[in-house]
Amino acid sequence: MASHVPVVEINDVSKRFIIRKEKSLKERLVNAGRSKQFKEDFWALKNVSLEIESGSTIGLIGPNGSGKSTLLKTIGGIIQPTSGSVQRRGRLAALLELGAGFHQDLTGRENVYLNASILGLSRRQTDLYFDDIVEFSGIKDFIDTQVKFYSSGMYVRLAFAVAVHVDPDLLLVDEVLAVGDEAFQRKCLDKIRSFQAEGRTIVLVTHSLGQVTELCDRAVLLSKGQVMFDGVPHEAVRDFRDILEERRVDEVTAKAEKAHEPVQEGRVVETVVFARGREVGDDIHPGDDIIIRATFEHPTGIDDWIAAVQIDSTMGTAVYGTASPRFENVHLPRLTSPRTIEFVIKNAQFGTGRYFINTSLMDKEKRHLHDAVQNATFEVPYYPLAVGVLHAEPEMRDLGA
Ligand SMILES: Nc1ncnc2c1ncn2[C@@H]1O[C@H](COP(=O)(O)OP(=O)(O)OP(=O)(O)O)[C@@H](O)[C@H]1O
Repeated sequence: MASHVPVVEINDVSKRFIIRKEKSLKERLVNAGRSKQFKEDFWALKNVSLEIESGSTIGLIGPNGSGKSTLLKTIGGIIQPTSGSVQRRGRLAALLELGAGFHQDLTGRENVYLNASILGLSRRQTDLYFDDIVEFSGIKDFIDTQVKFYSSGMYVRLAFAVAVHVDPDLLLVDEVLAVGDEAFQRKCLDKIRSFQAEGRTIVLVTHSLGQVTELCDRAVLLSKGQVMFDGVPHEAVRDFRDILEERRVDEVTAKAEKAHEPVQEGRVVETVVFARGREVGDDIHPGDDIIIRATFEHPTGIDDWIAAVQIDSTMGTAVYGTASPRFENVHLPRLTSPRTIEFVIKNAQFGTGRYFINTSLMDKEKRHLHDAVQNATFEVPYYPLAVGVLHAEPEMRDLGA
């Protein structure tokens, strides 16, 4: 459990990178002396302040380019902040970029000794750990091979094995673990769990939101170099999904606007979704009847038209879909002026998360006349016993030894 001793104190840290805009060497030469015009400041971190308490496991999450790796490297002292300060206590082990800290021309064995000495271990101490490190890495047969011949998975195996055997107080892990195969990833996660039990402090950057809620006791959400949320992992994950969704909706809207053509062939006017007995915009709970109400129109009129809805998860995966021809008892008359129809999904069992509804108007040949992408959305609130798009009421029994 986390005690109240900060292992890392990050005070108002900002990091600026200078981005060069020249594209070729020729352009650089031509622009020599006027280089200022072709440089741009880019703030990868903006006024980040965090205290990391001893014994905590923190997940850094955020969209691509939001500054996660930069923050981790700043904590690790690999890069210096442009302003602000970072203070760290205790022994650090860091798994940042792939191959960082490894010498290409040295063998795995030599690199283990080199790495361990950089991390503060004497040769004798490393001798003691060496067999365990090699055993953990699972690459015994290649330990006397130069690491330049290693695959990325082999690199990570050895680097992680060293990092976890040098008795660190603080372990920093960037996304590199994803490079290892599944069995090795599991082994790493087990190791991280035993580190937690031993009261060590871990900061990890990950795109696996499941890992964050399962493993971390705190999550920090970054967006455009700023801390957007700092607290309970599942809340950070929810806010992160919102950011991703906003971006996705913006992209979809921008694309739709770009390709905008006057609607000749009818359209989806609007879609609303709500649970029976509740308002549009209220959370939807497992067991609710979900009502999707969609309005369509056609300027010149169309017979035998088809209305279809599809529910997507935030990952863009279709979770459920249905269309009017499946309902033989309902005959849709010729569509001209706006007409609203309703689909009811009884006793719906969606898992925690946000969902989007795409509504389509099709002709009888199933040609899409208009797809209203992400036309409505709903949220199923957090529920702690499971993850995934399916809700179920789990039970667990101990069947004994
Ligand atoms: N050395 C550098 N020079 C210039 N820009 C950099 C440098 N390192 C990082 N950046 C920029 O800083 C921003 C943040 O990068 P960072 O790698 O920290 O993001 P991230 O959140 O870890 O992203 P990802 O999820 O894609 O790994 C990016 O826009 C990146 O291009």
